[in-house]
Order: sequence, then structure tokens, then C-alpha cells
Amino acid sequence: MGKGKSKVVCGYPLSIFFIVVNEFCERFSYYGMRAVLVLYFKYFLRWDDDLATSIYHTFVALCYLTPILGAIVADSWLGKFKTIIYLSIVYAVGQVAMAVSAIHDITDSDRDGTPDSMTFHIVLSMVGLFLIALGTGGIKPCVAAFGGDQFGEHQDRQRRTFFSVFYLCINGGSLLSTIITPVLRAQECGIYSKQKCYSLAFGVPAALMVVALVVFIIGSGMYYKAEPQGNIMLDVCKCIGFAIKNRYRHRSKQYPKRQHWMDWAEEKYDKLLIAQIKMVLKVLFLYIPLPMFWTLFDQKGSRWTLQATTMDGNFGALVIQPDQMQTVNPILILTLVPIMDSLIYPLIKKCGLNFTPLKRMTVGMLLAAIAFVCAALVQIQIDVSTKQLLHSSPYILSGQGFIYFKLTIKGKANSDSTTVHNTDKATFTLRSGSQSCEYSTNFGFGSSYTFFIHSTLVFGSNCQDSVTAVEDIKPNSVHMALQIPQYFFITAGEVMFSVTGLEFSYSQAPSNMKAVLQAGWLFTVAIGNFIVLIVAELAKIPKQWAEYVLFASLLVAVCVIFSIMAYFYTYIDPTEIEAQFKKKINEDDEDDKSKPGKAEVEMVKRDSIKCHDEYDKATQTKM
Ligand SMILES: C[C@H](N)C(=O)N[C@@H](CC(=O)O)C(=O)O
Repeated sequence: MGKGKSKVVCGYPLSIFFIVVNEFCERFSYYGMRAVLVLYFKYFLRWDDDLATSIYHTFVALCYLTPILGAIVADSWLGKFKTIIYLSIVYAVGQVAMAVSAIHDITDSDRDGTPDSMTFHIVLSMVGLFLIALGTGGIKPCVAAFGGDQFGEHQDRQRRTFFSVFYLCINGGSLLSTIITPVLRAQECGIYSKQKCYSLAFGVPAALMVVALVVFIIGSGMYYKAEPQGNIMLDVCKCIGFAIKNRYRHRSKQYPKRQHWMDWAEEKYDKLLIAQIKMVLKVLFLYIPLPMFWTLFDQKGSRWTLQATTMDGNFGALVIQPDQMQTVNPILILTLVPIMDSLIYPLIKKCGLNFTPLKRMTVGMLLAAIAFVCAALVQIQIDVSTKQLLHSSPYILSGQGFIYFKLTIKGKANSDSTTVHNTDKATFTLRSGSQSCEYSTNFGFGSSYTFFIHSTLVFGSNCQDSVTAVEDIKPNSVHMALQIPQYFFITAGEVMFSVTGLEFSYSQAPSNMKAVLQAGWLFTVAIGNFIVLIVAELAKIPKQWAEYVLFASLLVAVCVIFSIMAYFYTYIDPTEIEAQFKKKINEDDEDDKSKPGKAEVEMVKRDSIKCHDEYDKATQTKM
């Protein structure tokens, strides 16, 4: 039986159906919008690659910073249910703002197809992104935990299944949206002039966020809504602050040393709380090198998508958009997770190898580094193929009875105004007053042409013979399929690193601090995205392939440090430690009652020693 007023279907509270559907729609909304974001920056707002990459990663970093805020609001003030409702409204408003910001007609007063006031579109989209980051990050730590709350204590198996289904929904939503929104973006729409339809690509995710909110509200009567328990994160910070202050006050040699600096909080705080904070600090220390993994991982949506815009997406019957390549990640997640769990890990175990969570995470980091080496190799290939500038001085001809115009064809995938499908025959109409004639030719992805029109051109006839097309840049010849190896390695890395890391954080966290560690985990994602900003903005490496190699090398270096730290980490069983502590504290209380005359200072010292003994005993087991 679940904890809410919900009906039970096949052993599961019906209420979780609404939570799972809500998650699917919300992840659809988030990943759908994120998939086209970098192209919106580049082609709608006309930012360069570095600025587009930087703002993209600032946004992702914000999305992973706000979970701390969401957890604090939910735990100490509103509770999870109200936090999810209020922040989902903020989130939906943000998505609508994004959709509106992408309507070029709003400021296109001269109706030439380009916005006249870019400031309006930039400001609105930045406000939209801020609200989305606040909403998506704020509800992130609440939704999964709220789902977990719906199960009774005896429903461990069902709760585990719920979390698996929840993860599948995340990736299902992400997969569908990264297929759909790039298709919507590639459509043309507009009132006065037709342009790439970013407003639709943002509008559908906005609609899905409204659906997510409505579905969640429909389930309202069935949920178990736990009251806010008080903010454990605040207690942890206060306890750490007190320990540091107390240690500083007793810095003179006359005071005996304590085994751990956190023990200086013993005068004011519960010994159990101190032991729990020690466990959390041990894991948080191990988190220090982790952001580097996310630095590489999250570039799928920025650098890799921009890389795909310079590649050929023609898969025969199917033309793949550059932003659609991101779907390879959720597709591989949905296939690799079951393969790893049911085949690879059991096989490794059968071979007698102890593939501990921290070893898996180390391998995950190495796989991500390999992915970036693959990306660098692909980039070198692209650079070689696009460097071929065939014609560079049209001025020579312009003085000889020719006029010329330059046209860059970026193919269906990424062009804005001069969209020509790969290998399509494009037709141009040349006009002079009321007279006109037509010229047709074939194009390829990413190619650039200069057209020379002879000044003796006779209108009214076919102007094919009076126009000479000179190919400046050859069409993209490097196929997008070459990105598959880098996607494979980064996703295999994600399965080993991220899925294992989440499970590790959960298993090593004390019962009341699981959310603290989850917030810490998400914080590493935020820092990882800030590192991309620093490198993209400060390093300004001229060659993209060299930047990829730099990131791969940094991750390998960090991976070596992490493996050393992991070697010295001792796995713990927080439940066992907590039980032993509670038992000891009860025994001590009984003891104290029977010996009322003991000096206080002696008591503190003795308790402190016991405290260390218990903690040390419980952390001796190395796996
Ligand atoms: C779609 C990704 N493969 C994924 O599973 N993402 C998770 C974890 C995360 O990156 O935050 C999610 O979106 O919750």
C-alpha cells in the first residue's frame, strides 16, 4: 500500500503515473528547447560560435545550480508539491518567452525577413532562459524525491522499479524531443516573410511544459505530501561553521587535539549529525575532480552540434539536421544501460574482477576523453575538406563587364535565408524593373559560390548562358555519420560515470542527507559547464581540433588524480554507522544518568573518543 490517498494498481500507487508522465513532458520540454538553442544563438541572434557556446553553457550551468535553491525552498518552506507547482509555472512562462523571442516578425517593421531590433529578441530570450533555469533546476531535486515519497517503507522493490521507469522517461522524452524540435526548426514560418521556425521549435516544448503542469495538478488529490522537514542543508552549513570557529578559538597548544576537525562541533551539535557530515564530506572531497567530465559531456549540445553544421547530413532517404545528431545519446542510453546491467557488469564479475563504482567512474572518464579524441579527428577531416577555397578574387572579373554576387549555401540543415536542399536544383529570378529571367543550378551542403552575371544579359529570355557560377568552397563532404563514434564513447562514458555516480552518491549518503549529496552531484555539472566558458572565452584556441585535444588531455590528467583519490576511499554503509551511533548514544545517556557528578569536560573528551571509535570501526571495510 502506498502512502497517499491513491488507488493501488498492480502494487503501485496510481499517483506515480502522473509523476512519471509529468517527468516525460518536462524532459521533452527541456531537451527539445536545449537541442536547438545553440543554432538559435548562431543563426537567429547572429552570435559567433564562441559567444553561442558560452551562453549555452552558462544556461546549462544555471540549470544545475538552481537545484540547491529548489531543495532549500522545498525542505524548509513550501514542501515538494507546492515547489513543483510554483516553479513549473515559472518554467512554462520562460518557455513561452523563448517562443515569443523567436518570432522575427515582431520587430521586422521593414519586412525584409530579419528582426530590426535584435535587443528585444536578446533580452526576451535571456529572461526566458533565466526563468527556465530557475524552473527546471528548482524542480529537479523535488520530482524524483516526491515520486519516491509515494511508496511505503515495505515497497523497496516497487520504488526501485519506479526510479528505473523514471530514468527511461527522462531519456524517452529527451529522445523524442531531439528528433522533433530540429524538424520544427527547419520548417519555414512567418507572417510577413518566411524564416526558419525557431518559434515553433520553442513553442512545442512550451506547450509540453504546460501539459506537464496540468498532468501534475490532475494527480493532486492522490499524492502523499510530506510536510517540510526543516532544512538539513542549513544545519550542515551551521555545524561546519561552528566546528571551524571553535577550532580557531581553541588553536592554542593547551587544548588537546581532536581526531577530525569536525569533532570541534561536538560542544554544540549532536554526535550523530557530526558523523553524518563526516560521511558527506568524504564523498564531496571525491567530487572535486568530477566537473571535468561534465565539461566534455555537455559539449554535445554546443561544439558538437556546431561541428555537425559543417558536415553532410544526407543519409539517403533521410536528411539529418545537425541538432538531431544529439538523439544518438538517448538512443544509446536506452540500449547501453540494459546491456551494461545484464551483460557487461555480470560478465566482468564472473571473470572475478571487482569493478567497484569508483573504478567504473574512472573508466567512464577515460571513455569521454576518447570521445573527444574522435571529435578532434573528425574536425581535422572537416578542416581539410573545407579549406579548399577555389576562387578568391572575383574583383578581377568585375571590371570586365561582369557584376557578381556571392552566395553561401549551408544546406537545409543550417541555413537561414538561402535554404537550398542538398543536391536540390535552386532557381533564382533576376529582375530589372518589370523584366526578369531565371537561372537554375545544383548545390551541396555548406558550399559557397560567386555568380558572375554578364552586363549584356538580355532579360525576357533564359539567362542560363549569361551567368557563370564559380565554386568558392566545396560542399560539406565529411559525413555526419562520422560523429557516431564520438557519441558512442561519450554515452558509454555517461553510463559508467553518471549512472554509477548517482547510485554511488545515494548509497554513501546518510539517510537524511541524500538530497544534500544529490545537490552536490548536480553542482559538479554546473562547475563543469563553467569550465567550458572559461576555456571558450579565455583560451581562444584558433583550431577547434586543438581545443578538443586540450579537453581530452585535461580529462585524462584529472582522471589520474581521481583514480588515486578513489584508491584511498573506503566504502561505508551509512545505515549501519547510524544504527551503531544511535545505540551508543542511548547507552551513553543511560550511563550519564547513573553518574551525575562527572565533570563536563571529561564527558566531552570521552564521548569524542567513542565517536571516533564508532566511525573508524564502521569505515574500515574497504571494497
Ligand atoms: C538525457 C540524458 N542522458 C539523461 O539521462 N539526463 C538526466 C541526468 C542529467 O543530466 O541531469 C536528466 O536529464 O535528468
